[in-house]
Amino acid sequence: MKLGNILQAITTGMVKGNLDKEISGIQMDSRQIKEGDLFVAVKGTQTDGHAYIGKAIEKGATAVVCETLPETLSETVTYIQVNDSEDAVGRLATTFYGDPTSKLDLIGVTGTNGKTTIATLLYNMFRKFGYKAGLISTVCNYIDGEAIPTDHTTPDPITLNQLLGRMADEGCKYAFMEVSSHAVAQKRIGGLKFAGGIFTNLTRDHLDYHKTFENYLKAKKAFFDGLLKTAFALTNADDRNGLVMTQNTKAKVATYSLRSLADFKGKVLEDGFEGMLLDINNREVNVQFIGRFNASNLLAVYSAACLLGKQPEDVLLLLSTLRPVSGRFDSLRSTKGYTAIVDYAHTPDALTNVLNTIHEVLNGRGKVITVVGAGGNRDKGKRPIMAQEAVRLSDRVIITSDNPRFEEPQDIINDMLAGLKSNDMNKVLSITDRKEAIRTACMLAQAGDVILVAGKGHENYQDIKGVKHHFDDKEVLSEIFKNENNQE
Ligand SMILES: CC(=O)N[C@H]1[C@@H](OP(=O)(O)OP(=O)(O)OC[C@H]2O[C@@H](n3ccc(=O)[nH]c3=O)[C@H](O)[C@@H]2O)O[C@H](CO)[C@@H](O)[C@@H]1O[C@H](C)C(=O)N[C@@H](C)C(=O)N[C@H](CCC(=O)O)C(=O)O
Ligand SMILES: Nc1ncnc2c1ncn2[C@@H]1O[C@H](COP(=O)(O)OP(=O)(O)OP(=O)(O)O)[C@@H](O)[C@H]1O
Ligand SMILES: N[C@H](CCC[C@H](N)C(=O)O)C(=O)O
Ligand SMILES: [Mg+2]
Repeated sequence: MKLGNILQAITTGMVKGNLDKEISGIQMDSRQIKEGDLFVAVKGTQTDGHAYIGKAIEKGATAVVCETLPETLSETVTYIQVNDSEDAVGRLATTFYGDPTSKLDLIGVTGTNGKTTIATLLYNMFRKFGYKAGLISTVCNYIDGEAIPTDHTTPDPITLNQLLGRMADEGCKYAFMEVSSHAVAQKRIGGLKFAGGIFTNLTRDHLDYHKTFENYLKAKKAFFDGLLKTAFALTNADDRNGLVMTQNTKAKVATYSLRSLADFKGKVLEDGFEGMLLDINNREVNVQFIGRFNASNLLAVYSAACLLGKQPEDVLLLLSTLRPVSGRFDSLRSTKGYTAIVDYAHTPDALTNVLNTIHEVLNGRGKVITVVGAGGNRDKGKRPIMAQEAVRLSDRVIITSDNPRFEEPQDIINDMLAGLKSNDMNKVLSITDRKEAIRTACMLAQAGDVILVAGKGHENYQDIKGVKHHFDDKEVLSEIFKNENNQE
């Protein structure tokens, strides 16, 4: 595509050089540059992309978008000055990749918990309706049936637009994506036209990055503020910030609720370890999910599908066929007669919800043993609260490592233990090695008990000092269960 055409997406300041050249790709990382690419210099949290303009040109960049022009300019390179290159990069990328969101309906899901669940279930449902669809999520990205691994919830703007571009080219009619608060704050979604936005809930997380809850809320709200008039803004009326999210949006607001009057109203009529019976807008439906929070997620899925023009009775039929997402309340049964549940709960609120759900279903008929840790180089404030919630709602707690990243595992465990009182310690063990921690929980469990292994869900690695070692909670449990069988 010609440089001049790509630049139509943005307002430029000073331009030096030829705009009539062909651009072969866009990059915001100098290390990814190939001959003929456009390099966008973005100020980041660790370093400033402007420092790598020279490196990008050495590697073959023929055009540079930046906020401040370098002192010495190369004759063969075109320089374009902009006020905000972070904002420009998404707009440039979406133009370069053929404006995919004008060819498909993109639905974004934001909130602290439930994004992966809702986005994935919508993707599964719309494929069952017979459409080609795409998914951008924490667990994996999909272009219809093709899986593309990811290590972000919302990818960087270039990867994101490349994925959406491929979805549009391959005839996807819908794309469902998670919109993380980091993505909104870093304008990774700049230039995208959403057909709808969904809000799940807001509780504490990521305060390492956003610093205050207020900033975290503002980042989420900015997503709804930016929606077009033609879009829908679907919000959870049960969350205390549900209506705050949509108060300044131009989009058509719709609400869902399990507790009060709303456009989409749901109720849990029965629940058990096998599933729930729900009432949705006065129609009953059996679903294969456990827990009130999943009733809320399913109600969001139902509402979004209706807002996208599907008939309520068709939506309900498909809702009853959907299955839980990997690592979200994923249960395994030991032949010793206890149940282990692997869940991605890595925030205090998610942990509380999962444990409450287990109690609702157990109904006092067994003990609850929780294995939990907290991620390194992430929000430290949530650590003591997660330990408190685990202790409050479990009979035994084993505090262990999650992804230590660049922190010392024992320091993270100590931050968690700092939230506990001395008499809490009677039911607490701390075991740094996660495999040992899970093994110990299995040794303690008796028939009828439930072990919750929280925090890592679908993850199949443990990130230690920048190296991802293979680790899979479900695999560890299956191995232990196999050995239990062999011993019998
Ligand atoms: C803290 C954070 O969010 N960082 C993200 C951010 O990077 P950054 O601002 O730190 O970038 P930087 O290292 O300072 O570099 C600045 C610029 O210089 C460029 N550079 C740098 C070095 C070089 O040699 N050449 C070069 O050109 C970089 O490519 C970048 O454009 O922008 C990058 C590109 O979009 C992201 O990949 C990166 O994600 C990091 C890896 C990360 O771990 N992010 C996590 C916290 C995150 O985003 N999580 C959310 C989900 C959270 C949730 O809801 O659960 C997510 O959406 O995944
Ligand atoms: N609606 C909800 N309310 C509260 N907790 C929930 C809800 N839905 C899911 N959870 C809990 O949060 C965990 C993560 O769920 P999910 O992966 O769907 O959320 P997410 O928003 O995508 O998280 P992330 O920010 O890590 O991508 C689940 O394992 C479950 O414990
Ligand atoms: N997307 C979240 C996932 C956290 C998962 C947990 N296992 C951890 O490593 O803290 C994050 O990057 O904060
Ligand atoms: Mg997610």
